Amino acid sequence: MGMHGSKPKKQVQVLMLGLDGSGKTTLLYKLKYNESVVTVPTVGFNVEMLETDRSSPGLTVWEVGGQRKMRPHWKHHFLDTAGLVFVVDSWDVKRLDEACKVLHRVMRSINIYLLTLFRRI
Ligand SMILES: Nc1nc2c(ncn2[C@@H]2O[C@H](COP(=O)(O)OP(=O)(O)OP(=O)(O)O)[C@@H](O)[C@H]2O)c(=O)[nH]1
Ligand SMILES: [Mg+2]
Repeated sequence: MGMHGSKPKKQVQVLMLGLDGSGKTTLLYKLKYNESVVTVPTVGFNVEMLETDRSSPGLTVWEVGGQRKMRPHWKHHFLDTAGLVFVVDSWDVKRLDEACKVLHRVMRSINIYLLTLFRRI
C-alpha cells in the first residue's frame, strides 16, 4: 500500500543577495536551466527549486532584487534561510566598497552559512 520512496524531499531555503546588477538573476537561471538569459532588474523576488542528487535535500533559491529600494525587503527572507549566497561583480571596482558594507549589514542581522561569489570571467 502506498508508494515507497515517494516521500517529498526535504527542501532547504537558500537566499541570494547582492547589489543591483551583480548578476544574481543570471546565476539563478544558469543554475536552473544552464542557459544565459536576458534579465531585467528584479522587483520583488525570483524563486526556483534546483535539482540535487537523491541523498541531498532540494534547494529552493530565492533571489531578491538588489536595488537600494529593494534592500529593506531582504530581512523578510532571513528567518527560513539555511544559507546565503552573496554575489559581487568583481569588475565593478567602484562598487566593491558598497558591496562590502551591504554584506556586513546583512551578516550583522543573520547568523547563517555564507558563500560569497565574485562573478564575471
Ligand atoms: N559579463 C558578464 N555579465 C554578466 C554576468 N552576470 C550578469 N551579467 C550581466 O549583468 C547585468 C545584470 O545582471 P542581473 O543578473 O540582472 O543582476 P541582478 O543581480 O539580478 O540585479 P537586480 O535584480 O537588480 O538586483 C545583465 O546585463 C547581465 O547580462 C557575468 O558573469 N558576466
Ligand atoms: Mg535580479
